[in-house]
Amino acid sequence: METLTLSPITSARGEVTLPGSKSLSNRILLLAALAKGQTTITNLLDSDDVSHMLSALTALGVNYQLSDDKQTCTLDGLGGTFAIDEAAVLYLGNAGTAVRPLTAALAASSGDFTITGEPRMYERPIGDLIDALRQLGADISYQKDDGFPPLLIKGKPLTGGEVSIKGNISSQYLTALLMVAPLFSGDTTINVDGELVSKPYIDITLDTMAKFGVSVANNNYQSFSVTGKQTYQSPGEIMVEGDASSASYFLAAAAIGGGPVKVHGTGSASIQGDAKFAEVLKQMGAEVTYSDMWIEVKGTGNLKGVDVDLNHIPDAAMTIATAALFAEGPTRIRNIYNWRVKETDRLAAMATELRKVGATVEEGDDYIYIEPPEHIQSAAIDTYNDHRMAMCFSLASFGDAEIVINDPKCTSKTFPTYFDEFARITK
Ligand SMILES: O=C(O)C1=C[C@@H](OP(=O)(O)O)[C@@H](O)[C@H](O)C1
Ligand SMILES: C=C(OP(=O)(O)O)C(=O)O
Repeated sequence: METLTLSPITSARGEVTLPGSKSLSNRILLLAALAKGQTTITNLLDSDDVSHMLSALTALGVNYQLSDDKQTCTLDGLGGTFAIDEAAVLYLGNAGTAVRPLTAALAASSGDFTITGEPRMYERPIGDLIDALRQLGADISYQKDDGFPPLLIKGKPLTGGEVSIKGNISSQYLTALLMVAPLFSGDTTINVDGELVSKPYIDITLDTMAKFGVSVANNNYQSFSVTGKQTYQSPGEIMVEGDASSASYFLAAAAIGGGPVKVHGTGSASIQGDAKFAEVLKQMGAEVTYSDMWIEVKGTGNLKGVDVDLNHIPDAAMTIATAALFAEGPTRIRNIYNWRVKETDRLAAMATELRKVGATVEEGDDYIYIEPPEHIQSAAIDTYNDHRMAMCFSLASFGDAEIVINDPKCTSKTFPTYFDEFARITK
């Protein structure tokens, strides 16, 4: 296994141009494929999750051209759902933003489709989405364990109607249903059953749909009304915002290592919920300045622990867990049960690795409590094929000890060049 040794660092300073947002890249690619007209997408993310979506679109008969740097994509929309003659097998790695939305889109398309992925994808639940699609008449069967991929989808036109969906495990199920609903032949009312987690991702979905000409009536995130028999319309050209979750590591580095660090590509005008991550750093004592599309953080030399509900920013929340190593006093991150069903069981993984560097940690069912150590201990950090574990633990090198990151290339899921950028702004 490859490893990366990070020598102790003391400061972070500089500017970072963020790669495109994963959440936006995969939503825009799918809607561009379903839309009428040609779309040119700029600042597309070049990473594993996006290349899985692109290969799926190729297998589904979508024509597109990618620039040499893979950041510009010109795509000819189908003007409706997918239609293939021969059964297709789509390998989607561990990309939730490909698996969930494509499952819904294919259920309403023509053809037989099998969705496969990495072993971890077969442990990530999808039953709540399948239950909802089945209420609408979709023909989807589990190929291994009930409630999990791989899936066999026998696509057919769907008529819409009233449907309820659970939102307490992943917002991606609701996102998937919302994106396909305009293509049903009739109108649809989606009722969210119980709590809805990761709410700001629904705003990303609705905003992206609106850019492709479809509006949805949102009744306080409890129910959504979508008119059927619509066609997404290409906006012509569309730029992907910088990834706000990827920004979190650089901004936290500034809060710990003094800064200033400015990230370009997300800011106060951003549609991504993770742009609010900087507010947590502010609460911890950092100085934060925003413009529409950049964020700058300076450390004040006085970072304090916080007790926060971060259900709205589950990905960036992981960065607070490692930033907490450098705060005065303990930090508690609450309402993050669904960390357990992401790239790995992130509550267990985070607790184990934080303990390795010397923190005292309590792992709750849906929270993590972290008491920072007096001194960070040198450790080899296991990353569990989880890009965010690798990126978060780069921050541990602000202690006075060497940190080894096992399998650093797992950042390729969303940020292949992460460690180069981190090295560039730290010393
Ligand atoms: O819709 C999206 O783009 C995402 C939603 C979130 O997942 P959950 O809704 O499962 O929390 C987030 O963790 C994931 O990285 C991306
Ligand atoms: C949870 C994540 O990914 P996915 O889109 O696969 O759910 C993530 O990127 O942290």
